[in-house]
Amino acid sequence: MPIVAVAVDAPFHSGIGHLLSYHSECAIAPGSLVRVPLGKRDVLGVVWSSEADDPAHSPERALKDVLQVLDASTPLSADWRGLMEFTARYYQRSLGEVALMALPSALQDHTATQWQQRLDKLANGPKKSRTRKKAASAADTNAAPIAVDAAAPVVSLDSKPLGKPALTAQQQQALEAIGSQAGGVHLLHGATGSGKTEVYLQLAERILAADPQAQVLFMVPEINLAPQWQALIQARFAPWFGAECVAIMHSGLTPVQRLHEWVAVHQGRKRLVLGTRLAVLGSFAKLAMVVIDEEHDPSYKQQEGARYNARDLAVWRGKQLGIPVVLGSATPSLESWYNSRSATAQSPAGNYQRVSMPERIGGGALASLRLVDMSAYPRETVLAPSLLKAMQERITAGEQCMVLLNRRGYAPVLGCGSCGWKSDCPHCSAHQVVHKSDRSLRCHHCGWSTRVPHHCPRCGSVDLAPIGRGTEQLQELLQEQLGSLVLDDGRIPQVLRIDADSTRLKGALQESLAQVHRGDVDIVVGTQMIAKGHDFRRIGLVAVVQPDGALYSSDFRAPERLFALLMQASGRAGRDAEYMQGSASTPELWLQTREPQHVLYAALAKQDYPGFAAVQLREREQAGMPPFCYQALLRADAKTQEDAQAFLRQVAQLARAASLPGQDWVTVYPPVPLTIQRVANAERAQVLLESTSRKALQAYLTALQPLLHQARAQAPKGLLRWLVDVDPMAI
Ligand SMILES: Nc1ncnc2c1ncn2[C@@H]1O[C@H](COP(=O)(O)OP(=O)(O)OP(=O)(O)O)[C@@H](O)[C@H]1O
Ligand SMILES: [Zn+2]
Repeated sequence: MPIVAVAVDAPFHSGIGHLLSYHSECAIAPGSLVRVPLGKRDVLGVVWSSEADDPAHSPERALKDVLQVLDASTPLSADWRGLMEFTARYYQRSLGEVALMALPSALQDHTATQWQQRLDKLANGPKKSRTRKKAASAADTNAAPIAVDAAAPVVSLDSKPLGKPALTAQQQQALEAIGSQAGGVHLLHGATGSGKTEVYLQLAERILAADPQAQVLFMVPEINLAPQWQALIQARFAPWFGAECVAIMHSGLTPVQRLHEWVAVHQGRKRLVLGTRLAVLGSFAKLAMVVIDEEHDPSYKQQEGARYNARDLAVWRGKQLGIPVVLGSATPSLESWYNSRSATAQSPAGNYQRVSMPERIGGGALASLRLVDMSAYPRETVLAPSLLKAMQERITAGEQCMVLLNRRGYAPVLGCGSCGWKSDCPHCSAHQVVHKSDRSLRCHHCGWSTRVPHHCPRCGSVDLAPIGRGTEQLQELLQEQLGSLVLDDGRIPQVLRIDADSTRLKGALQESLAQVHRGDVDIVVGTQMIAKGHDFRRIGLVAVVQPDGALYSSDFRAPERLFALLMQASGRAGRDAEYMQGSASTPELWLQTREPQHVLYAALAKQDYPGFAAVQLREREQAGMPPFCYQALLRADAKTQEDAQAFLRQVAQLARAASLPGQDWVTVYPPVPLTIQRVANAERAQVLLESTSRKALQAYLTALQPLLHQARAQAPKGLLRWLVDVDPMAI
């Protein structure tokens, strides 16, 4: 009987790449889905390889049998399996964990028969929607689902029915620069509002027209950007592929929806895919291009479990497949910027092609910067009078304003004026945040929530007051200060808040965004959630209330993040050149700061990303920071800080004794507590590992795995968990 090696999701303690062996009556194709026994359960697995049993071994091997093969679908491709192997290896996780994480969870509940039934049902499709699709478009050349296995007929897709604007000269140049190449990684560095989306869409059009099976993946950093994108892609490609042509892949779907979308992409029935980071792990019948919008966004990095970076995986996958990968941003990550550098006398060019679009559509101006020096005002001033006045003028003229504060809730902390008590979270080294809407104190790290007390819990005084401000308070204040105006059309100004709290309910965010687009709202208050990607048409002024915090952060990426956020935020202003001309105003970004002379703000005033990036890269090079070195974090959580650090020291000691491969090239720093040291009663500590050689760091980390398990076995009782974070986003 053949032996098959199967990836299953189980906590293996023997490290990476561990597969389980089973007997099978006949050979099973690699990539097949199977059900196998695991302990007392039977679980879904993916066959990795199949080999004839070596009779010499069989007596000792009491292998269990594969229970079922879910052969109603084509096996997962070698490309997909290669991606899983790379992801597991690179991010130091088990192959089974990564593979099963990439598959829709609802798949795990299917027997072979149920799987067959589901696929049959999906192939026949709901009758209603098919007739609707036909009626929707006579030019729907691909109305019938494409069977992956049967060679699809070569259809010529006429680009005439696709309603699209004439490209600007720089869009045309970008399209040619990227589209003329068969593969490669391209960094589309385009100003906010320069029309990057249109370039992506027309690139996709070419790819889809050239190959009747080709699929294009669009990735966005956050779910909240998906609806806008879905509408755009659908509107563009419905004449070719029908109204429901876009597969959606993000965590906002129900398990069954996710399964159906996954199948449609796996089978090649949907040619367009839109998703957040997890979409990069999808199984594609024929992936032909990947677009990653806002490529610099930290949300592309998964922050738990397998901590993969979806942008980096997309680049890897694109290289393997020889297909184009397009990274787009107005403020690229310094990594991508560096990778797209041109050659100098000292160093060769980077591997990415850089394509620039500096001009806005319609020739509109980028926002000019207004710095308000807050040191001229008392500390508790929330909004400078000059800013309030400017906003008042804008909204009276019919424009909209956006005010950003990266802190939700009413105030970051509640304090007692008598004894100095503060609303500390009992479980974290952080304050509980004051939320006025439901009169609660809430910890944003562990979720611990209590009622706002009437008396100080320590001294009994009633002298309790919120300290500092959050978006709730800002909204209240703006409503107070501007709500008494009467606008030209007789309305009173509407102040809407958009943040994680206001959008908790399903559909709430879409409704809020629609209100802004419709013009029902005059001032939008929010967190960074609304600062990026949205194509608001009537915003003339964007204000950032408290940007300075990031200037003092210990994280070396803080300036890069702040600059990107502020550029993105300023990019929401003045996107409709014609509208701005009509209202005879120019877009502005207002910053309230106590550091008006700061170099970061000077670069921002010039909208000079390249200048800012050059300075940052020089500093990073001198300090030996990424992208001039590679990093990984080894983190331990324990009941006490001592236990966490003791474990990390123990690992380092074992590593020294074992003399691991690559160690001469890897610097291992001493353990330190995390900035937020305790979360949900876990004390957290970390060790930074650094190397100028990615290969050496990888070899070292791989060899470290068994030592981690060894150290865990000897670890103090207080140790809760450890994890490895490769290419961490925050140190
Ligand atoms: N060739 C064109 N002719 C007319 N309008 C266009 C053209 N290309 C794009 N637009 C419009 O210009 C606006 C800005 O484009 P888009 O949203 O793609 O900008 P962007 O480069 O992605 O900006 P951001 O980085 O801020 O997201 C959109 O409303 C889009 O419909
Ligand atoms: Zn807490």
